[in-house]
Amino acid sequence: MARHGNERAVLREDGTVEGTAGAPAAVLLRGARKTYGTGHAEVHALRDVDLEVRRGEFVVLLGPSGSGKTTLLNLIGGIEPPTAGEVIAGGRDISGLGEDGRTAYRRDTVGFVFQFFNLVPSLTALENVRLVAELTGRGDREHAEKALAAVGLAERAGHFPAQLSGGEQQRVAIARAIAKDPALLLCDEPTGALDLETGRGVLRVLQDLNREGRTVLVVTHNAAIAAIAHRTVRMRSGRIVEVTTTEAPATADEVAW
Ligand SMILES: Nc1ncnc2c1ncn2[C@@H]1O[C@H](COP(=O)(O)OP(=O)(O)OP(=O)(O)O)[C@@H](O)[C@H]1O
Repeated sequence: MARHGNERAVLREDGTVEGTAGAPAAVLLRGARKTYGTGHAEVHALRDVDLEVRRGEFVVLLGPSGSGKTTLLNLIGGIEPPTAGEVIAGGRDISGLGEDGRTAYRRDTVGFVFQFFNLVPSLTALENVRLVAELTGRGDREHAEKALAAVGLAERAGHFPAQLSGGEQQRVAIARAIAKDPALLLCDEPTGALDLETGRGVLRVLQDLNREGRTVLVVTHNAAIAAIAHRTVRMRSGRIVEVTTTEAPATADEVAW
């Protein structure tokens, strides 16, 4: 990936970013650094990371445990600020935002999917999806129903999480993430708790959402998942060590682990 020294990223009028490749960027990191603790307890979770993700791209972040994948996703998702460097996402520079600014950015721009679905057990699938729409003020009942339909669960709207399989619960979590129509879908080990067949079902949904134009980033230990990505970013010790492009990504059904 080309480094551009101190050159600043250019924000376009339509809110997209002129990235290093000249195409609109959904995410742009320049010299992004995250250090936890101080002195002897200092941990360099990310060391001067440069990364550009184009709009509509499907990117998989791979790397061993502790290599900085989740930290990178957290910076892009506005969960944490960088210690240094620039993070531009959703058409704005989010590096300098405070807690309130990051909360607003997350609410307006990002859908998160985690390994353990985090559904509210006492709410039905539809209520779980609607909850986020209500809390964020983005999306309504109709959006929630559409989102459940998009993940193939329209028929299960009235079921509680305990009445759904792991794969179905994760699809509800994806519906919840997309109900507010986020520009970015960030997934941390979305198939980590699932077996191959249900995991494939989740990947199929993510791939479909990406084909509709959503930008998707998936963090995983599972190298097999890289087959469905446009690009694979490999991390080690807080650095990006390799970026590979897949000319003809596989379909989710072709993935095996
Ligand atoms: N809040 C924190 N305080 C201190 N150190 C942290 C914190 N969060 C992460 N780290 C450290 O930063 C490094 C990167 O962690 P990170 O969770 O990003 O790695 P990862 O590649 O996602 O790992 P895994 O695959 O195990 O989830 C690790 O050494 C971790 O211990």
